[in-house]
Amino acid sequence: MPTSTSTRAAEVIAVRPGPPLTGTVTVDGSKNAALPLLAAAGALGRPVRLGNIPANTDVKILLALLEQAGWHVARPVGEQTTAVLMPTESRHTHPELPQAAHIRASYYLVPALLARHGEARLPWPGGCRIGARGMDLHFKVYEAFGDRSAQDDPGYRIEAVTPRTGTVSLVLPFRSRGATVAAVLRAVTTGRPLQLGEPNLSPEVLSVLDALRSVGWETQISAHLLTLSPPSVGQKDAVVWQVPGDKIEAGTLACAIAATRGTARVNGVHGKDVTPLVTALRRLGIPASAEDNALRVHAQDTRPTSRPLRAIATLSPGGLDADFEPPLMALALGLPGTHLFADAINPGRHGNLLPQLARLGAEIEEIAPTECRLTGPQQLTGAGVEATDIRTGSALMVAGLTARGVTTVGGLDQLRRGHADLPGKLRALGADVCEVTP
Ligand SMILES: CC(=O)N[C@H]1[C@@H](OP(=O)(O)OP(=O)(O)OC[C@H]2O[C@@H](n3ccc(=O)[nH]c3=O)[C@H](O)[C@@H]2O)O[C@H](CO)[C@@H](O)[C@@H]1O
Ligand SMILES: C=C(OP(=O)(O)O)C(=O)O
Repeated sequence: MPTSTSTRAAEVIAVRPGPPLTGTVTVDGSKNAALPLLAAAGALGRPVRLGNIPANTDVKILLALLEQAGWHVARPVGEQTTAVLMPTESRHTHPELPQAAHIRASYYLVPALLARHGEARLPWPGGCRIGARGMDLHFKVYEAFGDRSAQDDPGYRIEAVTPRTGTVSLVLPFRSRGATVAAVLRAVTTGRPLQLGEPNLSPEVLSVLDALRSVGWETQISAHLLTLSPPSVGQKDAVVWQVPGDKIEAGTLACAIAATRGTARVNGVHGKDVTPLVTALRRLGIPASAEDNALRVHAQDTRPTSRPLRAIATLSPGGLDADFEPPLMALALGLPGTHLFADAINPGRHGNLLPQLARLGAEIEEIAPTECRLTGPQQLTGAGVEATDIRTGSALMVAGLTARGVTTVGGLDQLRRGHADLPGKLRALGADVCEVTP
C-alpha cells in the first residue's frame, strides 16, 4: 500500500470553462469519517470489516500506521474499498510512527495505542496548515480517564497509569471533533461509561457512535450531553461497518455544478449531512435538494436572489462545516449580492485561500484574518494557482470552471490527501479538467 506523500513530477491540474455540468456521479467514502472509524476499529480489539474506505492519501497513511503499530489490515480479494482490521497476536513494542506527522488525524490512534502498548508516543500531527491547531483538549480528555500526558518539541506521550473504573464525566469548553472522538474511543478501550458535555455532533462523530451502537454500546445524545455505556457482555465476533459518503466531496461537486449552471445528481451521500450546504445554495437562488442518499442540483433553473449569504463555519450541531466554506466562496464569487464568509475554527484558512483566489482576479475584502466579504458577480481569469490545503485546492477547481482561459492548480499532494480523484469526478459530469505534467 503506497504511503508516501510525495507526488509525481511537477504535475498540475488544468481546468477550463466548458458546458454546464450534467449527469450523475457517486462520491467516495468520507475521509473525515473513515479516519475516526478506522481508529475505532483499532480500539475495539476485535475484527472489523470496514467498507467504502476512500483511497485518499491521509486514509492510506492511517492504515499504514495501524499496521506498523500492530494491527493486521487485510484487503479482501477484488475489494478496492474494504479492509478488515484486527489486532495481531504478537506483542511488539511501541514503534516509532514518523508518518503520523503527515496527518492531523493521527491523534485518533491514541486510545488504540494505549490499549495495546500502555502508552502512545506520537509526533505532533500535521494535515492542512490552516492556523494553530491545538490538542490541549485531547490531553484534558486523557487526564480525565486517569492517563498521564507529557509534551515536548517533537511530539507528545500519553501513558495509561493505573486502570480505573467508574463513569468519566467532563465538559468540553468548545465542541472539538477531535477531542470528542478521543473521549469516545478512550471510553471504548477502558470499557468505562462516559458523560461528555458540549460534544461535537457532526455526522463524522455520529458515524462512530452508530458503529459503536452496532457492537452493543448504548448512546444517549442530546444537544449538550453525550452519554455512552459499555455493552453488558463482551463480544469477540467480527463486525461490519460502512464509511458514509463524503459530504464535503458532495458539497464541492454541488458547487461546481451550480457554478456552471448545470443540473446533475451526486449519489452516495446522506442528504441530511449536506443540509447546511443545500440551505446556502437555495439562499443564492440555486434549486437544490437533499434526498436520503443523494444531492440534486438544478442550477439551469437558477434565479439569482442577490440576497447576502452569511457562510459562518461552526462546530455547533447542524451548522455549516468549515470545510464547505472554500468551495462555497468560489461559487459565490459568480453570483450577485454581497456575501460574508467566516472561519474562526481554522484561523489560517483564509490566509491560504484568499491569495490564491486573488491570483484569479477575485476581489475579496478581508474584514479580519478569519472573516471576509465579497460582492458578486465577478468574472475571474485563469492563472497558475496552488492547492495550499485540501479545500483551497478543491475551491480553486470550482473557480477554474468559470474563469476565462486556463487555470492550473498545483500542489496536488494536498488535494489528494482528501480526495482520491476529484478531477475524475468532475470529468464524469463533463468538466474540462485534466492532469498535466508541464
Ligand atoms: C481530520 C479531520 O476530521 N479534520 C477536521 C477536523 O479538524 P480538527 O481536528 O482541527 O477539529 P476540531 O474540531 O477538533 O478542532 C477545531 C479547532 O479547535 C482547536 N483545537 C482543537 C482541539 C484542541 O484540543 N485544541 C484546540 O485548540 C484547533 O484550532 C482546531 O483547528 O474538524 C475541522 C473543523 O470542523 C475540519 O475543518 C477538519 O477537516
Ligand atoms: C482540514 C482538513 O483536514 P485535516 O484536518 O486532516 O488537516 C480537511 O479535511 O479539510
